[in-house]
Amino acid sequence: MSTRKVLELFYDVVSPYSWLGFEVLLRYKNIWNIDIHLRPGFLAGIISESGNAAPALIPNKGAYMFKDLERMAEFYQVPLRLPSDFFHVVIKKGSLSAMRFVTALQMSHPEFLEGVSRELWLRIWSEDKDITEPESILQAAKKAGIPEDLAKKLLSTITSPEIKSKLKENTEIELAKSIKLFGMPSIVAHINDKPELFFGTDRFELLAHRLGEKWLGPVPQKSEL
Ligand SMILES: N[C@@H](CCC(=O)N[C@@H](CS)C(=O)NCC(=O)O)C(=O)O
Repeated sequence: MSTRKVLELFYDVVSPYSWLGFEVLLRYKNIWNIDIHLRPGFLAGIISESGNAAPALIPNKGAYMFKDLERMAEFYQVPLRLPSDFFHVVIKKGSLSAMRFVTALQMSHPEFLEGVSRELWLRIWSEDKDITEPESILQAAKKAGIPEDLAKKLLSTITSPEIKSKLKENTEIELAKSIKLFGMPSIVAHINDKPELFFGTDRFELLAHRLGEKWLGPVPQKSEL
């Protein structure tokens, strides 16, 4: 029987901290004795369902977050840059269509999940590019190596009831009942058959301790980004 521990990473590409958490966790894929399950979700849904508020909408928290992200990006070696119009891009435009596309991939072609998520983060959180238009999503898919026909076919399904309910179920329905998510990134570590929630990218040291693994900092091996 495998002794590898399972970690689930709940994320949304609209969440910059999720990108930092995603890259760091993946750097540990072959260092820690873990299996990582990527769980795309919808941050705005979690925030509202849990009665939370978007941190950027609380002025002092928002100002702190912008500075914190700048420092964290440098420390974590992820090329994250704030979009030129944060509120328009992040709060108004959001990520619903992009996350529905990522969900469609999770359901039928999970092998592309990692690559397309990274490409969407690069667009919105590094290159100041759109992620809401079909053409933008197709560009990210292309960079992730998804054949054009497949990307177009999946894109045509993103407003289907199956995809919509899978994205909802991923984060808002099932989890709200047992694992009480309130933001992202959320890592659920299955330790001794029990799920434990770790919120944010600043809990890796604690996570390592609970897993019985060593925390070697955010860049345990040369970053390819
Ligand atoms: N301290 C955390 C902050 C993470 C964070 O602010 N995540 C946002 C989304 S990008 C969120 O969901 N916030 C909810 C909250 O702070 O309650 C970290 O370092 O990762």
